[in-house]
Amino acid sequence: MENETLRFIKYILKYAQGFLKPLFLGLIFSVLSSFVTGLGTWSIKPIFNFVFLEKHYEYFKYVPLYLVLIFTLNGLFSLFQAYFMKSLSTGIINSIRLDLFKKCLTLPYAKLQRERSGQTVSKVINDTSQIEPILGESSQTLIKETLTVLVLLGVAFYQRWDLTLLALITLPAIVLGTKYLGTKTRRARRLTQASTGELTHRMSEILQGIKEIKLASSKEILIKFFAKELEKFYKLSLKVTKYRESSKSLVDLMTGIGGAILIGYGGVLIIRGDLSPGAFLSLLTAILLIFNPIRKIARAYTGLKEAQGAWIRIEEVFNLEEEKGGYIKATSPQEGFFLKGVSFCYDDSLPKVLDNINLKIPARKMTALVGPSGAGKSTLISLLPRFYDPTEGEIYLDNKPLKELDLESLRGLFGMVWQEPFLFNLSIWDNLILVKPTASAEEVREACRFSQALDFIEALPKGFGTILGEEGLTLSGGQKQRLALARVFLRRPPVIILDEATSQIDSLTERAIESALDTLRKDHTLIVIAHRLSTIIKADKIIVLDKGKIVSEGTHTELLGLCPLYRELYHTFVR
Ligand SMILES: Nc1ncnc2c1ncn2[C@@H]1O[C@H](COP(=O)(O)OP(=O)(O)OP(=O)(O)O)[C@@H](O)[C@H]1O
Repeated sequence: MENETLRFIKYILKYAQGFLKPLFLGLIFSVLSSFVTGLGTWSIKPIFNFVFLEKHYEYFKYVPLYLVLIFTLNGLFSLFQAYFMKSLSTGIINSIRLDLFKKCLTLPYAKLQRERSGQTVSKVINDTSQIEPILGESSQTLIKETLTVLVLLGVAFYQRWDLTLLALITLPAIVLGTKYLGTKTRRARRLTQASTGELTHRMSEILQGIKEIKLASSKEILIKFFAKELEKFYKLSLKVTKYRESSKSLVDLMTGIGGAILIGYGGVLIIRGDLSPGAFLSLLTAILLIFNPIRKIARAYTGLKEAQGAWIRIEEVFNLEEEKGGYIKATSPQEGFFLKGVSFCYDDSLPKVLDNINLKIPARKMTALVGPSGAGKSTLISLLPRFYDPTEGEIYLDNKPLKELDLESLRGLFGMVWQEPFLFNLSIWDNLILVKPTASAEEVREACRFSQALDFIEALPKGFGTILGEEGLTLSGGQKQRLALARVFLRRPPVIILDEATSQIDSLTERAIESALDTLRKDHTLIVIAHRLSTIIKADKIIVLDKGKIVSEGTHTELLGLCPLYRELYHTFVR
């Protein structure tokens, strides 16, 4: 268990190395501030003796000035100390946040999908905040007060070691009790943080589905769900407070007992004449003074444990396995993609979504995937850029297994457009050049012309500078799809995958886009999923999928004669 604490401290120290300047300055100003406070207190006596007792009244005018100077210096040093310490703690927290964010981007897509998004957000934002107090106040307390305790202990032992030991008889109870309560606090803090994550998740989920909620009569059920989660959070927060405060009360109780034992026994010794009242008083003062820093240390320890509770959740993310690629740089397909005996299921507990698929997707040709809803079309294409890996079998690009290819270069080969494309809360321009930061204005306009997006963009008052999602601007589904297509046209990656990419675009515009796509067919590998079969009849190869298996493949004319399912799909959708 203590290893965990050490590991946590080691991690924090590692981050602190990036902030040596504020750490150093913070410590210097903290020493200066203590020094000035000490100097101020100490110097009053000699100054007053010098001015009043020794009657150097001509110096009297400097006394108020001296006091103002001391207070000003103290104020300034405290300000600088607080500023640099805060800069240290916030800097460390931000570095942890950035590392967590980077880590999230390297996690496998499947893992990110399974993780509740609110929990991930909460780990990056809330859990890191929980560590902040330990970086400032608690660590300073632990260092400073431990020193104070040691000095006072020295004084007390020097006076009467036997009585000191007697007074400290309650110390083991304090140490053990604080440790026990610290562990409890850490556990409760961890659960409280998980509950905060759950609340974040629920809230964002509810806001995403707000239309359904407003229409449904189930509003009450959701309110109950949220209230239940809040109740859980409330109870856990109280638990943390209970343990934290219990640790304080324990120290107070033990101080009282220790003091009582000392007074009781010391009193007997005085009555017996074995101890002088002066020595007893000085010992009692030292012992009572020791308990104050001990109380502070106990509090700081509980703070450390709380921070550790939050850290455990952060560490869970850092410990997650990153997605791994191979070392061979992927290049444009020459032959195509080959799926050999590929099966896939999203989870061991779920049935297979793809079952023993053997397939060639030829390079620089148009391949279409058709099949009823849930047949596995989208799943199949998401295996190509390795969003998921097959559960069985292997996929090759030309003659190389995908797993041996460097991930970034492999993914760089693809441009994908989905039915519900994702656009960032940025300007239209920034959304487009995200895929090609070096693109010229003319290239961007040309890509938009290709995807039939230029007219509607230019009709907006701020044109390409329009920020999406702001000033009430929400694009229609079709407009989003056209922007997503423009992104693909802008970059022109060797492999273009369109998954119901034109489903929300009217037939006339869709036809214009299709003719733009036709110009890419010669030197790009096109993979298209569409329900409207009119869009895919020109494909060089059509693959019919049903319940995760390939039912048939061929050209449109071949399949019309060969495949009853294709015929059925064609007649349902084309007319
Ligand atoms: N992330 C996921 N986790 C678990 N199951 C999933 C996931 N995504 C899809 N599925 C399941 O996999 C099966 C195939 O889904 P997929 O989206 O590949 O089909 P599709 O042919 O593209 O369907 P559609 O035409 O409706 O888009 C479905 O039964 C679906 O419920």
